[in-house]
Amino acid sequence: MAVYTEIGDGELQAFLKDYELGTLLAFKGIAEGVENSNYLLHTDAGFYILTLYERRVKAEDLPFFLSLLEHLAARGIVCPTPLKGRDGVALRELGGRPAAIFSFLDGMWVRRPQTVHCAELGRALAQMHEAGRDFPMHRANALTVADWRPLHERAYEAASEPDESLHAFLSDELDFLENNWPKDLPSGVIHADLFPDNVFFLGDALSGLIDFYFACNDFFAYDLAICLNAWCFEPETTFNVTKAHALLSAYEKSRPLTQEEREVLPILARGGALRFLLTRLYDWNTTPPGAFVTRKDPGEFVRKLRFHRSVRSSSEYGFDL
Ligand SMILES: Nc1ncnc2c1ncn2[C@@H]1O[C@H](COP(=O)(O)OP(=O)(O)OP(=O)(O)O)[C@@H](O)[C@H]1O
Ligand SMILES: N[C@@H](CCO)C(=O)O
Repeated sequence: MAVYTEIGDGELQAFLKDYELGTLLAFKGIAEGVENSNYLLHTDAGFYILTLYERRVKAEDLPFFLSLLEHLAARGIVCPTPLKGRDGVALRELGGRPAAIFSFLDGMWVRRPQTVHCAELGRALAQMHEAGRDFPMHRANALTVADWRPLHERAYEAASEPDESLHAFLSDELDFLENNWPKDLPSGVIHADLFPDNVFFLGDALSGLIDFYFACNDFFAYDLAICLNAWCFEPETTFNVTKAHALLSAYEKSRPLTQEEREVLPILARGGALRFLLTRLYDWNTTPPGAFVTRKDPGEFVRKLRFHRSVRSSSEYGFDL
C-alpha cells in the first residue's frame, strides 16, 4: 500500500485549522498508488483527498502540477482541484512532506477496460490536450529518451540477480530509440501516466482524471502511445485492435493526428513501453522485501515492447478499421 508518511489524528486536526473544511470526522490511508501517500478525509463539509508528496515527485515541480490542475479544472476537465487554506495557499507541509488537499472525485477505476472505456478515454485525452494549450508554465519530461539509458543502467546495477539477456535486449532497444526518436511533433502538456487506475468512471461514462504527477510538456502523440500500451492489451498481452481503434478514433474527433504523428506511432509506442518497463524494473530491483507497496511487473512491458517491435506500420494499430 502507499502510505509512506503516517499522520496522527492531532497532527491532522491542527493542519486542518488552516482550512475552512469543517470538522474532521474520520480519515484513512488509501492503499492504492505507489508514488505518494494519500489519505481520504471525511469532514462535516464532505470528502477530500490529502496528498503527501514522496519519492520521485520533486518539490520544485509541485507549483507546475497544482497550477495545471487548477487550469484544467477551470476549462472543464474533471480532475482533482487543489483547495486553498485561509491564507490562499494550496501547497503546504505536513509530516515533514509537502502536502495539499484536493477535491474528491466520484467514480471508480475500471479493472478490465472495454472498448467503450477506450473511446471515453480517447475523447477525454484530446480534450485535456486542448485544454492545456494555453497553460503558461513549462515542465520538461524528466523520463524521456535521454533519461532511459541511465535509468536502465541503474536498474541493472541494483539487481541482485542481473538478467544479462534482458540487459542486452534493452540496450539494443535503446540504441534504436535514441537514433529514431522524433524531434518535432505537435506538443503541449501531456499527462504521461494515464493508466486505467488514473481514470474514473461512473457506469460507462468517464467521470474524472487523476494523478498528474508525471505531467509535462512533450509530444501529444506520445501520451496517446502510453494509453495504447496501458488500455489496449488483453491480460495475456495480446493487442486488441478494436480497443485501439476506439481510442484513436475518439481522440481524432477532437484532434486529428498529422501524417507524421501516425507514421511514428510505433516508435512512440516502443518508447512508451520502455519507459514503464524501466521504472518498474528499477522499482523491482530496489524495493526492499516487506515494503508496504506492491511492485508492478516489468515483464508485462517486455511483452508489449516485443509486440511493438513486430509492428511494420501504424495501420496495425487500427486507425482504419
Ligand atoms: N481526487 C481524488 N478523488 C478520489 N479519489 C482519489 C483522488 N485522488 C486520489 N484518489 C485515490 O487515491 C488513489 C491513489 O492516488 P494516485 O494514483 O494519485 O496516487 P499515486 O501514489 O500518485 O499513484 P500512482 O502509483 O498511480 O502514481 C487512487 O487510486 C484513488 O483511489
Ligand atoms: N502507471 C505506472 C505506475 C505509476 O506511475 C505503472 O503502471 O508502472
